[in-house]
Amino acid sequence: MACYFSVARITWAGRCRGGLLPSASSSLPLFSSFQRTHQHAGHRLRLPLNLRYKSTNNVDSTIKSKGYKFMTKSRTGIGSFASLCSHAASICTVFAYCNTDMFELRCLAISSGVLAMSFQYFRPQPLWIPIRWGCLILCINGCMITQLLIERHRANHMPPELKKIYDEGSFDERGFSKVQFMKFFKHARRTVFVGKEIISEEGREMNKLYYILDGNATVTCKTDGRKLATIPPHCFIGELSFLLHVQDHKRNEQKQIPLKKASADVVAENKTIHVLEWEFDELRKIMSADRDLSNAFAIYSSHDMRNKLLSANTEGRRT
Ligand SMILES: Nc1ncnc2c1ncn2[C@@H]1O[C@@H]2COP(=O)(O)O[C@H]2[C@H]1O
Repeated sequence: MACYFSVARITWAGRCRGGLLPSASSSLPLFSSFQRTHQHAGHRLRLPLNLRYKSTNNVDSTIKSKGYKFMTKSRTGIGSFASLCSHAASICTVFAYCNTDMFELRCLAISSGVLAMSFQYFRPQPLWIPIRWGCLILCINGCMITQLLIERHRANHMPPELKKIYDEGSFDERGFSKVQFMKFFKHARRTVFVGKEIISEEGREMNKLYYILDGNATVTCKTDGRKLATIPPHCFIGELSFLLHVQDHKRNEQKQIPLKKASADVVAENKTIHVLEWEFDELRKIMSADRDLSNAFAIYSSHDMRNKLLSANTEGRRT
């Protein structure tokens, strides 16, 4: 027993000199763990058997005579490394909180986690509970980062057909990142309309959004059949009904929302026009789960409507 307290006293002295954890409560668990072992410079050293069961005076004199200097040395080196990790972890967390990019934020969170775990491990007595939780959180963050990296890789290596749509449709300039574009177009289906085929009829419920890949569509006046505008490739048809549908759904989430009616007659102008189509409900669900994608679509649509308005003005001047 006396031996235990002697070792604890030596440890305590060493710690105080090193300026480490001067609280009595934090040193208490070490009294038992130091019965047989002693930590120095990151290594656990076994206390020689002959020292374990000797009286206090004996232990002190043996330590001096055998030159066990490490037992009275401070642990400044290891302590400063642990506290360095702790400071670095907090700095990473501060930067993570200030960051809005999901990828950078997760990278910083991982760095902060690793450093915090290093602190927990290298402190005089490792704390295994936060280390184990840290491992779990690290794994989750690792999986999410991998998913983000895969998404980015796929977006940067999109098929040539999609790349052509992305470039020619000016998606980059109009608010769509490549990742958002891929998410959006992943759900599209290809369709063909033959010449004079009706795409939308004024007053009839719209349930699909179209994006023209090639060929033109004509917007006509229902009453006198007058041509109002031409919709060229890389424009949407049905975006007005879709935006209203999304807005109504946001207002009354619980209720069954009736579909919106098309604002004009639109027919295929050429022999065939190739389009991509999306079901309103499917697209609405994708967008409600991804606000950035929803905003990107709203920005793209505003550019689209501007072009349509300008084209309608030109047609109006001609007639
Ligand atoms: N004047 C116009 N110029 C170009 N496109 C139009 C015009 N009026 C309506 N449209 C398009 O035709 C679509 C008919 O259905 P929406 O009202 O949902 O969305 C409409 C627009 O996409």
